[in-house]
Amino acid sequence: MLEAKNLTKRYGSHTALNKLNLSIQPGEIFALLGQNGAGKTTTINLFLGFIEPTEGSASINGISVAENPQEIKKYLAYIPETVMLYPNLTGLENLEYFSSLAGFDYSKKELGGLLTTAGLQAQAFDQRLAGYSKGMRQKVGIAIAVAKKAKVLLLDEPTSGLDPKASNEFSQIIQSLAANGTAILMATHDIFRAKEVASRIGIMKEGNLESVIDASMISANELESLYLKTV
Ligand SMILES: Nc1ncnc2c1ncn2[C@@H]1O[C@H](COP(=O)(O)OP(=O)(O)OP(=O)(O)O)[C@@H](O)[C@H]1O
Repeated sequence: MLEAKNLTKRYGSHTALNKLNLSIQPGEIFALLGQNGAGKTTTINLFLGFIEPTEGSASINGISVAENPQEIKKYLAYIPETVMLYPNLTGLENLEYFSSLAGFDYSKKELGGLLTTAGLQAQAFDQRLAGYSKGMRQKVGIAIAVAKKAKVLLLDEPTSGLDPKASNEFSQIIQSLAANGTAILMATHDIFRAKEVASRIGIMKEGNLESVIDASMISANELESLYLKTV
């Protein structure tokens, strides 16, 4: 579903991402760990088509991102660290607007159902986004991903700044999306959350994917030790 082949990004003589080979299947959550500047966001931006690879390719569903940037948007949903939505529209109106952009025309009841699935409290549906917390905005972001029927979800530091309860709710929601067949790539600094939600975990250092671990084979403490040894 998501595939990187020798994916490389250089800025002048600086290599931000070096020959990444990675494949993420439907139903899988892959967490990318690594220090600041390790290349996590670069990887996500290459899958989004925000930047072009210097070498190699990123593809989604067998379609090259660089060659078909519009086509791949149909399959993708992206939740950045700070979800950008319209502050003067309500949660429901934002969801309505972004799902209509993706070609879906949901009734008010269906939109409410999507927000509920994403974990948003009903009393917030008709409040303006300007008054939402970070966790609430992310829930609208998730509802948009579900509304678009996205096959691939890209998350950049989704739990940073969330309180433990919101972070836990977030984990449960993305796990249920994966259980429904979404392929998920998540960049994070949260080792314990990565261990909890991911099927596989990659540790990056200076643009290289140094190791890939099956999350079920390692404890959170072992993962932390491995991380500290790697970076
Ligand atoms: N537009 C750019 N021009 C030059 N260098 C860049 C550019 N974008 C990223 N880089 C460099 O590429 C490297 C990888 O950056 P990237 O943002 O992918 O790291 P990251 O792992 O996401 O870090 P963080 O955890 O801080 O988000 C860094 O050294 C960064 O300075």
